[in-house]
Amino acid sequence: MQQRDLEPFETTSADGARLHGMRRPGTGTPVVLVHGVAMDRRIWADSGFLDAVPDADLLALDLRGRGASERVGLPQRHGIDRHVEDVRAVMDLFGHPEYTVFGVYFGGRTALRVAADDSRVTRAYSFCAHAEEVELPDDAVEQEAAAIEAPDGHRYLTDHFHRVGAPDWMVDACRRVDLPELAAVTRGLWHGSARAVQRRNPGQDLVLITAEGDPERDVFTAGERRLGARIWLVDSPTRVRAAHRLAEVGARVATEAAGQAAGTGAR
Ligand SMILES: CC(C)[C@@H]1NC(=O)[C@@H]2CCCN2C(=O)C/N=C(\N[C@H](C(=O)N[C@@H](Cc2ccccc2)C(=O)N[C@H](CC(=O)O)C2=N[C@H](C(=O)O)CS2)C(C)C)[C@H](C(C)C)NC1=O
Repeated sequence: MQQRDLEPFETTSADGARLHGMRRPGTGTPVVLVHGVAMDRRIWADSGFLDAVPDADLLALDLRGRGASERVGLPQRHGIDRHVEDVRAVMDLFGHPEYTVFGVYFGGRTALRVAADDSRVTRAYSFCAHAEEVELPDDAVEQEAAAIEAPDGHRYLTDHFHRVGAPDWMVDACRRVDLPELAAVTRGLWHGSARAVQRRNPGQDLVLITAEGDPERDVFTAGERRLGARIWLVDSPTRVRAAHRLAEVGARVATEAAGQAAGTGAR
């Protein structure tokens, strides 16, 4: 966030977790920004997304256990329903009738779940996470949590993201995350994150975004059919490398928000 016009906020999630965030005042429907698993709210400035959306009213929270928000410790307090409650607590705090929610990776899956649970969401964008059921590979998830808990847990993540060509802002974000909490978030995936996301509110505009080269592109188009979602493809060989395009995607979000304000909103 540009330092000049940031307004910190605090609120409490449904289970009592204290959440911190930043508002950058603007115009139009407020946009709640939801970061991914190994991240915090600083990614929005670091990725250039904020500069790409100069006019919107942006609400960027730190999800529980990340950034300045409360460490909750237990995997069952990191289930996707708790992430949904974190986002809804921010919407409650600002009291607007309508919101757009934009999430990246697991934050995108969370954004789709918030839309399903809350009709205040009129538009939801999921950057590089689809809405279909996933097979959680139990050994891989536990191995990943154990690798993260190890003394060099940050290296496990930063080595991986370097290897797969992630942008610096994503590698830097990993280094900021509290490792015991991140291991709990990883194990928290077992609590509800595997099931498909449903559309429960007919009027919502749902947008799924992935890489042209994503081998799982057909899973995203399944969401297009099943949910009546729109699909955006970014010019990138993989979902992780699509993170280099996050600012570009922000510019498209800004265009849609402007169009909506002018009454010619893309539907
Ligand atoms: C390889 C490794 C560094 C990476 N670990 C992460 O990165 C973060 C940090 C630690 C836990 N992490 C997860 O993600 C959980 N671990 C995984 N989950 C898969 C996955 O698909 N996850 C989705 C989100 C999601 C979740 C549940 C249900 C649906 C969607 C996802 O978005 N992953 C992308 C990578 C990609 O799209 O290829 C990223 N997520 C990062 C983030 O959210 O910060 C930024 S990149 C399967 C098994 C669900 C796999 C698996 C090997 C265990 N490990 C990873 O993926």
